Amino acid sequence: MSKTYSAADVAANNGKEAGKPLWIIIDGGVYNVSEFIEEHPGGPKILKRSGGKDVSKAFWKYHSEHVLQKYSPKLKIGEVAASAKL
Ligand code: HEM
Repeated sequence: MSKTYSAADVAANNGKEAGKPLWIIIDGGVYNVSEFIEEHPGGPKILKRSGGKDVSKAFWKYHSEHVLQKYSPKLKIGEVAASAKL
């Protein structure tokens, strides 16, 4: 199910607070990578540093479209509200 989140919602889920997930934004999509951190081929550290942020630029530097296509069904939880984009 696709939902709309504010940028503030995403920022609050930066993975740094116990019990809260780690969300990131790529091209307006919100991804919950909490369960993916340890599986990430690029390593967990870089994802932990990405929590709560729009990481589109960094994502496209290291990955191609097929990565997003492959993982979206598993990780994408919704979209960020356009008006709340920072
Ligand atoms: C939905 C989120 C993400 C997914 C599904 C994902 C997935 C992957 C996959 C599958 C690879 C292996 C290389 C490939 O197949 O292209 C990879 C490598 C990598 N990822 Fe990610 N990634 C995500 C987010 C990020 C973010 C936000 C960053 C940086 C801020 C990042 C940095 C890297 C780096 C540095 C590599 C290694 C590239 C290399 O070895 O040349 N990833 N990632």
